[in-house]
Amino acid sequence: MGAIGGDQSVQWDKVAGPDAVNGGGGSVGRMDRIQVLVRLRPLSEKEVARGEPAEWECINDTTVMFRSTFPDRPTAPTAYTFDRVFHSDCSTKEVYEEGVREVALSVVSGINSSIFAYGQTSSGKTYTMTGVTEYTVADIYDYINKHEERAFVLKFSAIEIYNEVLRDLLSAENTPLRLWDDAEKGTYVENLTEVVLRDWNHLKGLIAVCEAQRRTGETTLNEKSSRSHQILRLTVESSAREFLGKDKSTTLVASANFVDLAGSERASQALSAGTRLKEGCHINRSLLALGTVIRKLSMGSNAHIPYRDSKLTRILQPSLGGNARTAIICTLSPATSHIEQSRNTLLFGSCAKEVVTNAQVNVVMSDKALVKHLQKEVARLESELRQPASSSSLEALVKEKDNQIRKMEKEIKELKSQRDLAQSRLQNLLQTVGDHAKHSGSGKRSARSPPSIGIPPGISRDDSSQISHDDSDLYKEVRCIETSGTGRNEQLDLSAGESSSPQGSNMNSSLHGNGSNASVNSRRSRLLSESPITLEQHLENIRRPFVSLGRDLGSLTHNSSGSRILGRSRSCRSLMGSTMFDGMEMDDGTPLHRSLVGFPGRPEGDHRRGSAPNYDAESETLSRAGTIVSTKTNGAGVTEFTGIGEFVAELKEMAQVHYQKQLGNQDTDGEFGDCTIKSIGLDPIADASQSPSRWPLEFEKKQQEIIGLWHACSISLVHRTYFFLLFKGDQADSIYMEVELRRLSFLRDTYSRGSTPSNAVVGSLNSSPVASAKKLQREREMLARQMQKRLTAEEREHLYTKWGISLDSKKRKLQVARRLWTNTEDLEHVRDSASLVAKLIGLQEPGQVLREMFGLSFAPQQQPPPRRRSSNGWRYGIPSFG
Ligand SMILES: Nc1ncnc2c1ncn2[C@@H]1O[C@H](COP(=O)(O)OP(=O)(O)OP(=O)(O)O)[C@@H](O)[C@H]1O
Repeated sequence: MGAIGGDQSVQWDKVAGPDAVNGGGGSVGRMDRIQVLVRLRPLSEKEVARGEPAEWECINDTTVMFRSTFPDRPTAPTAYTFDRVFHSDCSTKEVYEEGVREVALSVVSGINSSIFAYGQTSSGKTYTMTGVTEYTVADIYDYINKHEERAFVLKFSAIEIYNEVLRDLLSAENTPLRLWDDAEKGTYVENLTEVVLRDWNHLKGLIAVCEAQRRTGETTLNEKSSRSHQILRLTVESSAREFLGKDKSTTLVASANFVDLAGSERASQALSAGTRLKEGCHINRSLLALGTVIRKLSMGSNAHIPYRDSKLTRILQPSLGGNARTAIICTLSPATSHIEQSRNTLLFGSCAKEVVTNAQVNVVMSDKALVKHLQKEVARLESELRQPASSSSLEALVKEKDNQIRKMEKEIKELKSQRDLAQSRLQNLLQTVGDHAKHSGSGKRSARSPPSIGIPPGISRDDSSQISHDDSDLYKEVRCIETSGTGRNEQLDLSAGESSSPQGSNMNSSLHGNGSNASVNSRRSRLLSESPITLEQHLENIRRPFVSLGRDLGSLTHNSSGSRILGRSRSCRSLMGSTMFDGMEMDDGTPLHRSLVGFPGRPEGDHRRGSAPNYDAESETLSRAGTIVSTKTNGAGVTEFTGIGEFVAELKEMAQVHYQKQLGNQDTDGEFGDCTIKSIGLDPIADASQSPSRWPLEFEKKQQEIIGLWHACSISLVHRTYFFLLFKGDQADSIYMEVELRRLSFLRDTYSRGSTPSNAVVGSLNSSPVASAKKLQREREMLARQMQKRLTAEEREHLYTKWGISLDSKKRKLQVARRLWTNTEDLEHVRDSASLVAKLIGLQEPGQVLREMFGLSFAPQQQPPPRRRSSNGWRYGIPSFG
């Protein structure tokens, strides 16, 4: 049997199943495009009677062209090219022989084949398929007769799909059949009659039965219109006679499907109603599903192919995109009245041309042959396993692994050196502060000694601006640690030896007294040289918009010199003086704040109302969080934003105090835990990291609570925005959230009690709910002004629409500003508010990077510090705050 050549592959399925569809079983199929042919029928008698001209013409063997014959309706000729086109004079035999035969006869070689007729109603599908089926069967029998060396078995089955119901055309019973999907067999029809054919006449008789059984009906367009899809299946099995019953016996099994689809039709054209209309709907629906499958297949993507959308496509799946060779005959009526439907048919055909199938020779082995084959296969695999992989591939693998190891080693080395550097810096700093503490002679902590902010004795907070800029990095670095670690009142003169000011002398004396000046200086210069400047640069970058904004607004309230340091200093004062300790008392009943501001070394009178030069008490209008100043300074009604750097500094300090408290609580000797923690009177902060799984919920709860409290306490919108944008759910932020929550709860309680903070705490803190509300109102007005400056007219218009402000109403900007941050329950509103405020103040949404840049990652529990305490009460492993 010459047709079975080298292309032969093995399928273990009795018939082509899903594996075959996918080219499974390791067999390689033949990629084949669907053959698409077009057949034009002659004009029917009715069409001629109506005087309809033929609008389509086959201009050669592969091209069909539309030429409008109406002179008053000239249309550009449209040509469609296919594998073969047949004009109206062509006989079905020609169509078969020149277009279909090769595909159809694949079945005798063990390859599934499918022949479809697709076209509108009355276009000649049944006419064509009847002939094609007969010619194919005749050729098959002819082939059988010529190949006596093989034993053939032919089986025939037939189904119709009528209104989405499957029916066996060879059964007298009218029971609907069911479709099943089987892992081995693929989709199959249950209980379908399959007749083993005796001879050609037997088959002719059965085809006649099918014809009689098939649902047809008269429509306006076709006196005998097929109202169902018909699939005739001829299965051909063949085996070489000489091996029959022997071990080597193999059988080729394949099916030829002859598919006569029901015709697409337009209800209006077919003038269908009632039963015909219902049939038409089902027909069109299943044809639509077929069209979709073809279209998707033609796109060649890996997209999902909706075979399961109709019974027709489920059954035809192997013929459409699987293990089969397929030919589609598109039948056309040339009449004018069918132009639209003809075009649709040609478009369908054009898509189908692109569809590729993967036909395989289906070989079924006898059990004995199968066992033998499997044994051979096992032996082959075993020998493959025994043979080591080729040395070259092993070498390449080892090399790649080596490279990976080397890369990782390098990374580890780098990380280690970074760690060592950080540790040594920290130790240097600790040592520096420790040395100073030892020699400053302040002795043990007093219960009244609050955490220091690190301003040298004898210098007012605002005078800290005199510290040279060169020292500012170091100053900050040391200050942060000192503030966080000691809780003591010792001060460190970092500008010692460089300042010629009286304050500088004071500082000198404080250090000269213990003789550690040189050591501090040397450490300082080393730190300065080692200190990465990136943070400062980043801070500067962030501050820039605020500075320019300040310029926009007129002038800043700061004095001209060292505004950055002054700002920070004020910020710290705001924090220490008001935020955390307002209303809290020391053991002896002294307001904690007073005790803080009155600590030794701080100039008398430099309490909340600073005595620093250029420091106007009236301008001390930093909000509690020190984020915004809405001032009357200079009488110019200037509004100033305090930079995010200061905001962050405050946060850090607050968190630091809490962290210190935690450490103190762990400390059994209570050396400074007593005063710092107990006097502040806060509970230890729960360790959120203990339950990481609960943190997201906890975060949302806390965030919601904070948002509510901000609203209740009339907190600055800029502060809210910073906070909201900086802390987005990182568990390491729990401490900041907790601190904010406590501050706000405290403030709310104070407000609700109607108590007024003592004079000492009036200043940056809003002294009453009324004052808070007024400040908030001023802030909203300022933001409204910013809308004019920061947003384009178009953006503003968009904004009004978004925020539901009527475009013809008055004071629209103010209306928007008044709505900001008001709907505390709605997180979307909150997000929008934060985003708008950020834009108005020139802050890009900070996100994680910025957060980390500022070192806002307070995770005290992640790496528990060793229990050892340094000489001045510092713990190694304390988190870095800057
Ligand atoms: N090529 C042709 N030459 C001559 N007559 C044809 C040709 N094609 C179709 N006809 C005639 O046109 C009429 C309609 O054909 P047919 O029933 O095959 O159409 P159909 O597409 O199957 O329609 P339906 O979808 O409604 O079943 C029939 O009378 C048929 O004999």
